[in-house]
Amino acid sequence: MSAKVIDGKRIAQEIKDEIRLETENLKGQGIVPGLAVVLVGGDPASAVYVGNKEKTCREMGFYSEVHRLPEETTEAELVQLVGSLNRSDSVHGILVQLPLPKHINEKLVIDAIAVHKDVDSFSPQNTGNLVIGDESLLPCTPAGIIELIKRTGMDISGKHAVVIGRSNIVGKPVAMLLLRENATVTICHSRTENMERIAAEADILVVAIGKPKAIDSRFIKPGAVVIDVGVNRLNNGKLAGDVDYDDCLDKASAITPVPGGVGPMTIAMLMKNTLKAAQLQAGV
Ligand SMILES: Nc1nc2c(c(=O)[nH]1)N[C@@H](CN(C=O)c1ccc(C(=O)N[C@@H](CCC(=O)O)C(=O)O)cc1)CN2
Ligand SMILES: [Mg+2]
Repeated sequence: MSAKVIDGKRIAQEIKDEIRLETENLKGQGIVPGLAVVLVGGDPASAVYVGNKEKTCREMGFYSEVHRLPEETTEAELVQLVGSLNRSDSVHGILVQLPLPKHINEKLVIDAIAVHKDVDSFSPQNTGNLVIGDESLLPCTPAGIIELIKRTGMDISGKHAVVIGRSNIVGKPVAMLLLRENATVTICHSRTENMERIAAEADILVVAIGKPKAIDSRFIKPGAVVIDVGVNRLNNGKLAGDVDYDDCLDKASAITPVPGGVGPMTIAMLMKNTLKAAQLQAGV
């Protein structure tokens, strides 16, 4: 039987509708959620993502400011801008679009963002909160993956979840979130032996390795839920996930497409974090 296609666009819209309602409520109390996005250089994909974030802020009724800086911007100038955004009362969330140009140390810039305004949740403190289970802003793509699974009506508790990929942005945090949902979690990576066998034991398989169509049906347990985080641009201009979608469609019980799966959830969860940051900072 063909797998259920998990419609990330629809679920992201559902979440954005909820955020818009909550924002109206908050505005009634005189608080307007505000997001500042910083883009350095001319990477075309980053420019599109930042434009989408700006547009989605408008749709949510948020205040937004976008700082588009030239490629030659220095680390010191960027840290100075982040410092002024940390002090701004109209900005509740700050996001520096990645990747940054090579001459800038990403870690240093991320560390400069005030923890309570870190809506990407990339800072060591927010990452630590996630591991400990303390209340904090959650990283957007990993939190979006959990929402996709839950809103598709699937139970995570007690299931074997296998995460392929160990990046700080997706692999490690999504493993922690799955653990928080009481899954039994295995993380696989480039040095993992017998990866195919381990993946084929997963009830939930999350793939975030940045290699087009690297995971085919041999890695899939019949009936597994497959979440594909990859967004790979092929030479023919088309997008492909890390999962060979067509090959896995008849084996999985549910699967995310690329595009239209995990991707749209990232921006929806960013809006959710900005709203939450505003509520926390206003003490409501
Ligand atoms: N500071 C950050 N930088 C980056 C992040 C991030 O979360 N914070 N993630 C990515 C880029 N990104 C958001 O910034 C992002 C990537 C992809 C999508 C998305 O919706 N993808 C679509 C396909 C889009 C296309 O056609 O190219 C999909 O999968 O359906 C949203 C956001 C790196 N940098
Ligand atoms: Mg996707």
